[in-house]
Amino acid sequence: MSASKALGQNFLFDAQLLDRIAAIPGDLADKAVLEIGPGPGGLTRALLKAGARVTAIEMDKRCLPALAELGDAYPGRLNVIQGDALKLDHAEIMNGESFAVLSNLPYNVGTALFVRWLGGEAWPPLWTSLTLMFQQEVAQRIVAQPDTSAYGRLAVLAQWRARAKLAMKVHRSAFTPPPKVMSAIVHVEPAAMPEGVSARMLERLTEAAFGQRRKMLRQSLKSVPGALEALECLGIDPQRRAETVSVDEFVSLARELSAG
Ligand SMILES: C[S@@+](CC[C@H](N)C(=O)[O-])C[C@H]1O[C@@H](n2cnc3c(N)ncnc32)[C@H](O)[C@@H]1O
Repeated sequence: MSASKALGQNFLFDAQLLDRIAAIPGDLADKAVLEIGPGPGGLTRALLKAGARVTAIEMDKRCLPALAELGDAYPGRLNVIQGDALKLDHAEIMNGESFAVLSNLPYNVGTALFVRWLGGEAWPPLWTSLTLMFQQEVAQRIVAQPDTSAYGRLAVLAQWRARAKLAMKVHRSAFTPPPKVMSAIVHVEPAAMPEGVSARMLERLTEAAFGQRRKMLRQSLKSVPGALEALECLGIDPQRRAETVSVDEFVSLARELSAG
């Protein structure tokens, strides 16, 4: 099967590496796993070997025969859905059962799904962990700390009610064909949601603050009603820039504004 550039296809075939990736979420024996973008099924095979019950969503019809073969080798343990993961309701597909997510997706689809999985008011989510391959630069943005150029919306989103860590770096040469940049796997687990904070408000604040990240907060947060008063109330200097504001400070700001 030739790799399609349009679908962001870079495949992994190294069974040892795939076993290590499948081990990142911990023991998967009889656990429900949602895999997005299985391609011809390298990681899928490792997940099935680890004892998982896998539901896989793949857009490319050409992958279906290889996945069907894998399903025959592990009867009743692999459910393949052909479609666009961005358009499907994952909770419905998983019949309301909690599940671990593993995926190796093209950048745009991976980031869109990541933002979706971490957003919304309902918490804890139905997923128990996200184990996701990203280009290394995006992975670093997800685990970034304040006062660094990588710190931004993705870091706050990933860290305010979840724990995010860099689980593994993957060299570009591990893929067929090799992508231009290095990759890394991020592992995220849900944590307790801070009380009295609306997720929508936190998202709105980070969007405004990092939308103009070079500007001082008193300028970038102007568009959020009450934000300048909340800064004053919390003793956060309005002359600071977004990248100096810690995740806890964003949470306090969102709490102050959620109450109003
Ligand atoms: C980078 S490849 C990885 C394939 C395989 N997991 C591996 O590691 O070898 C990404 C896969 O995601 C699929 N894909 C891309 N966009 C998708 C979408 N929106 N929904 C479902 N699958 C998608 C591609 O067809 C491709 O098989």
